[in-house]
Amino acid sequence: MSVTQNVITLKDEADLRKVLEKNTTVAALYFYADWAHQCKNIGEVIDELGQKYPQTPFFKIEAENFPDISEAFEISAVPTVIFVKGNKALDRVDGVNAARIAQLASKYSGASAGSAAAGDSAIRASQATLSAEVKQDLNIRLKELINRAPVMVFIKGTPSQPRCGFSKQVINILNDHSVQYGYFDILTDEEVRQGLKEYSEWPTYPQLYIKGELIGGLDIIKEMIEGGEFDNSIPDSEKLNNKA
Ligand SMILES: N[C@@H](CCC(=O)N[C@@H](CS)C(=O)NCC(=O)O)C(=O)O
Repeated sequence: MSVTQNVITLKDEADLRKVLEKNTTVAALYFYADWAHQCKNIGEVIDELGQKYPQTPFFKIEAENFPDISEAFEISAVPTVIFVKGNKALDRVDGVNAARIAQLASKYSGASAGSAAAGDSAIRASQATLSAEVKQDLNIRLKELINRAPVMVFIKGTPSQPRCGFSKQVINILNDHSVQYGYFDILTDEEVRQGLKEYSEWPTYPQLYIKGELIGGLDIIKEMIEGGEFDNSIPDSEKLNNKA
């Protein structure tokens, strides 16, 4: 794919400053890292958008090489794309979301809604490849999280400050039954929150896992307690009573 002149890999901060000083142009700042493979596809999307919207300057900024700029734009992860006018951030896309980046590029280029809707095959293809890769990465991460402790609970909030009544009840049950457990607060990570629902085919939280296997949510746990199966399902190593 040929790269147009308006797609600039930043080498010198001054080049960016010149554009930021102009208060009339909307520019897209794409923060990336060479080691983050999910950035590769977004990089291609940026090249494509650069061709499509030649009047918009697109800056590719290697975040770690430009710590001051990255800090000024509060970059905490890559890829991140920020649309700026002057020094003002108008919109940002944190993470891998080619469709949203394309939508905003269209919006700020002044293109009609129709052309945004038409989209580009390359952007769609890139989004598809990206989705597959990202999904694979997410699944690896979810598997690791599920196996982080022999008894692992995914809740809203923390055990000391649950932020949902269902999560609170599960924590109370685990404590009452003297179970040692690990937890993950799904409110801190939307990707995990949505991804785990699909991965485990379980639509709600809390979710309890024992040795990497989904047990279920609060209702299931309550049923297991009524049926006398709950305590038996907890590995001996995780029963605090056994650890005197
Ligand atoms: N009956 C469910 C109750 C759990 C539930 O309904 N959770 C909701 C509200 S906290 C939930 O996680 N919704 C999906 C979400 O918030 O992402 C259970 O047995 O666990």
